[in-house]
Amino acid sequence: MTVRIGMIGPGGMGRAHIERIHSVISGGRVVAVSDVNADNARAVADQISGTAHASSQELIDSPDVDAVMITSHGPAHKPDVIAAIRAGKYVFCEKPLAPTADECVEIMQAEQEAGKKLVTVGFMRRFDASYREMKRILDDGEVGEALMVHCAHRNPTVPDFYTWDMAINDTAIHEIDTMRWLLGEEFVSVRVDKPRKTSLRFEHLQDPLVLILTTESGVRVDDEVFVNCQYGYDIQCELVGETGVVRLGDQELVQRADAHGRRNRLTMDHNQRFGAAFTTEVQEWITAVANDRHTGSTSWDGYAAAVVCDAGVQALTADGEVAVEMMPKPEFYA
Ligand SMILES: NC(=O)c1ccc[n+]([C@@H]2O[C@H](COP(=O)([O-])OP(=O)(O)OC[C@H]3O[C@@H](n4cnc5c(N)ncnc54)[C@H](O)[C@@H]3O)[C@@H](O)[C@H]2O)c1
Ligand SMILES: O[C@H]1[C@H](O)[C@@H](O)[C@H](O)[C@@H](O)[C@H]1O
Repeated sequence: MTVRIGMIGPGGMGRAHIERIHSVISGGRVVAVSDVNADNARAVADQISGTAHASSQELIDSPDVDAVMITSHGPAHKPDVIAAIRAGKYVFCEKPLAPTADECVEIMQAEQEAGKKLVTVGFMRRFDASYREMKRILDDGEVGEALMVHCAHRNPTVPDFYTWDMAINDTAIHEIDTMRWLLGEEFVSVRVDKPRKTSLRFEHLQDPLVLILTTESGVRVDDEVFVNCQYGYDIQCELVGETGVVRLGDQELVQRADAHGRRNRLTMDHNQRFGAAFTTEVQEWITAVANDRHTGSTSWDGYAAAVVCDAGVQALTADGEVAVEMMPKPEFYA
């Protein structure tokens, strides 16, 4: 069976997903698209010999669409995720599930009313081979109990629609989700430190910033978010345990040595750095949909990350620590 996918918002991320679905991934095909930018929808539909729908709802309701991928901007996600749930269709939604926890609660309510887990959130780092090896080392007790994690999330630059809160709910959300998964526990508080700002940022941004997060057991996670670092897409992670340290390796498989020194090429964007992780993530989703199964991060994971982001956004505009107030996990997501 080929899973016929309808994609809402085929911009940069969506087109990259189409490319991998139609080249390296098996079992699926993007057959329909919709976009608030109708010209974009038409252009992508022509490229894939598919259908351009006039609205998200029309695409979701189409009998030719088995499952839905949402790759529009975060603030647009919620109504389309809920419409896909109500249509009984599996839906893969790029992160963030929604920019605020309240919106994620509405999605969880709709999913529980449907009585079936249908939503997968695109937290692709969980599929990255290096992060998975870090998790195996931690889970096998090879560095003892985790005490601290030092993260850095650097982008060369960001687009002009990137708002001040996105440093937390669009960028740091990756570390927030990955650390919940790596450490297997929730965060209880967050603080934001605000260093000297780079002159190369948009005026409205605090860039860089450092999130200081604390988990239930007291593990301290710091996350440097620097989205106008100019030089590369640089993702760092070092976990300090009781008996050892484990850190993400270099991004490239080869290291060059010559008269200029010993060095690696740096990746410049998420598709280069996490290309293999995206492929595994989307392949697993398509295979699961074909077998009428849920896979990957749930709406609960989308909610849990959003609660921490809400507290982080609050901490960005305040001084001091903000508590993370998370609802009890519904049995449905156990
Ligand atoms: N996992 C990752 O590392 C990663 C990387 C990049 C982007 N993303 C996520 O993917 C999503 C899209 O990001 P992007 O960089 O591709 O943005 P983009 O601007 O390139 O594309 C977004 C597309 O959505 C369309 N759109 C906006 N609002 C819409 C609506 N209400 N209905 C239908 N279409 C709508 C836009 O016209 C555009 O074509 C975001 O949620 C972003 O956080 C994730
Ligand atoms: O939407 C993008 C994407 O999630 C990237 O992986 C991240 O590095 C960027 O900061 C973010 O804006």
